[in-house]
Amino acid sequence: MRIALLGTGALGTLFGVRLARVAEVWMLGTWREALEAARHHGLRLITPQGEETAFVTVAEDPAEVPPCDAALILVKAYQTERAARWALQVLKPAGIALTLQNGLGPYETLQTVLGPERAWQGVTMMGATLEAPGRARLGGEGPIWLGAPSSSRAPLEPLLARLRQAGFAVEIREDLRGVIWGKLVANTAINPVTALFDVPNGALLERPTLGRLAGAVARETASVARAQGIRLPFEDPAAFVAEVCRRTAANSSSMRQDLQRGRPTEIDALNGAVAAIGRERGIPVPLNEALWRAVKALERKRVRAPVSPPPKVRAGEIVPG
Ligand SMILES: NC(=O)C1=CN([C@@H]2O[C@H](COP(=O)(O)OP(=O)(O)OC[C@H]3O[C@@H](n4cnc5c(N)ncnc54)[C@H](OP(=O)(O)O)[C@@H]3O)[C@@H](O)[C@H]2O)C=CC1
Ligand SMILES: CC(C)(CO)C(=O)C(=O)O
Repeated sequence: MRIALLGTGALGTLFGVRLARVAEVWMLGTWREALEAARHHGLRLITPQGEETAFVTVAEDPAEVPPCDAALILVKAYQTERAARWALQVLKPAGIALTLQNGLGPYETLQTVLGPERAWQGVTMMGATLEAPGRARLGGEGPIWLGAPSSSRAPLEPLLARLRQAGFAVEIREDLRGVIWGKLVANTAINPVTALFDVPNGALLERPTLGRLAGAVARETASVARAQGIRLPFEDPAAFVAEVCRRTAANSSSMRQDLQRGRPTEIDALNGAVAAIGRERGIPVPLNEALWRAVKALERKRVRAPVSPPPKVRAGEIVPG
């Protein structure tokens, strides 16, 4: 089976290392330093057991990639449209794409570009952090939940089998919405607050004002979910967020890391999207709206223009380091 990984970051590296054991993997992206690192030194994943290295084939031009059976979309939400178009270009006519991205919008974009029958969505509770181009640290194991009704799951089965063979704990959910919105409650509460106040997740437990703010955002996001008839996997959104902060106390949230690196954030697909749904449905969303605007303002100050690119990477032969 030939799998295209659209994404050269933390998740791309994690999935590349594990899937290379069981499939022919092509990694496509625009981040040349990561592609260069993967090409010369392999993709590297640091786990509690040590460091795993795997070689995949890399490309920055989808025209160089042979027809693939499946594509994994592992870019940030704002990069989805380009990644989806690349997936369309590299997939066989019956090939499928699966997004494991956070936030609202990426799956819909994938459906628009590929057609609903070829676009699949999942949620992963695994964590990975970038340490360097082509090198990620596993933050934690966890399931991958896939929304795949049994009536239409057949096209997804070969990819599911490879993911399981590669060691991923894949579980099927008939209805993913509760899981998606459950994660959204945590991300809309923790990510912008930790990014704006430049603190690790654990600070929301230690600083009562920040904790109360995150709890109030969690309740607001949960109210938008419930107004849509979505059953969340917890009763108390603020207690759930506090529990996530306890489990990830030492973590720097992905949004805080993005701003520290001068990279755009996923705020539009998180608080921006929740605020838009709230406004449409007449549900008060002042906190999501305010955090969205505040992070956008900080992004405008912090996000750097792309730095000059290193030499172009050619697809093809794998060159071990
Ligand atoms: N990391 C995690 O633990 C988890 C992440 N997710 C979600 O998965 C998606 C991907 O996340 P993640 O892999 O963490 O994202 P990263 O920020 O690590 O990478 C995303 C993309 O950003 C580009 N990129 C990253 N760093 C640089 C850089 N320094 N210079 C230039 N380009 C860069 C690459 O684009 P290109 O592909 O064009 O080369 C890369 O594919 C997101 O939606 C996230 O919310 C979900 C669960 C867990
Ligand atoms: C749950 C949390 C907040 C952990 O850091 C996360 O998913 C993120 O940082 O994006």
